[in-house]
Amino acid sequence: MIQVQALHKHFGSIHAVNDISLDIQQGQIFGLLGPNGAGKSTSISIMTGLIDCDSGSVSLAGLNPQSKEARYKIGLIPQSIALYEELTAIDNLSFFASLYDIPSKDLSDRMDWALEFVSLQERANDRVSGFSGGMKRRLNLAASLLHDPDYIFMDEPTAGVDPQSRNKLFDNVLELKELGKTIIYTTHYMEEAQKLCDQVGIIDHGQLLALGTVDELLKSHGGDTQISISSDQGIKQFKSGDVSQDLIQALKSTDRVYDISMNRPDLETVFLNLTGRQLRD
Ligand SMILES: Nc1ncnc2c1ncn2[C@@H]1O[C@H](COP(=O)(O)OP(=O)(O)OP(=O)(O)O)[C@@H](O)[C@H]1O
Repeated sequence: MIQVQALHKHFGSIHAVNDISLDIQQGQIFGLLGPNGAGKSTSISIMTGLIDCDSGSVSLAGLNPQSKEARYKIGLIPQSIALYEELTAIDNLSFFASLYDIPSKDLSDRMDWALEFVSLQERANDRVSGFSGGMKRRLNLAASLLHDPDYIFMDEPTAGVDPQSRNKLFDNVLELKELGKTIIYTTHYMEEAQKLCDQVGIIDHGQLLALGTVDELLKSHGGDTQISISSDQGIKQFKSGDVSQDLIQALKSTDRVYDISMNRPDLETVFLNLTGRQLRD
């Protein structure tokens, strides 16, 4: 379990993380959803022990994330690709493995497993400089898994990734969950949070605005489903709660219906209702 309590971090006058508290359960895919500059990467950097917080605390399975013991439990796929372009895929993995004292008898098996996991086994001996953005991201994922970490932090893993690699990454995230891993996934794409995450924290201006399952967030902050009827009487809108009589009346008084559409709330609506802004402003 990861416990984050009353975390604060400033960069000069910017309050990048403002009083964030979270409990992330073992084996969950936890999503941090928020626009650019919301404080996702800073939160992850503190949770993985890369930077200090000003105040607050993080406990990762009871460990300080900056301890050596915790470092072996953490796998991080950073927002910017971290690979040596002139090295082959396998040489990159070899370098990353050397940072984690992986026993030499296991090394080759671990690297084979990781390459196969991200479907890059056939590119093992190719230089990374020839890889697409999506392949590089997948290799970064493979590199972060070599030491078999329990907690995998993925910071905007689909940035600059083609649709095929994106789908492969989604499959990988779900497979990692099945292997019992805990995944912390940041994104500004509400579709990704909605599709993958067991729990979602919505973050903006360094603050955690809401936390829950997607269904809970839709229920508490999504509002009603809107039904629009476009007819020769113009466009009429109904909330899902008051459909019955009014809707039937509207349909009866109409000679010609051009279109009926339903607008269900999604996490974009939740964000809009919480902040008054679009997620992707
Ligand atoms: N090293 C730094 N020095 C100064 N300001 C920083 C630093 N790192 C982050 N910030 C600022 O802190 C705020 C939060 O940034 P952060 O990178 O955590 O956001 P984010 O949600 O990850 O967004 P993005 O996806 O754009 O990285 C932003 O205003 C950012 O400009």
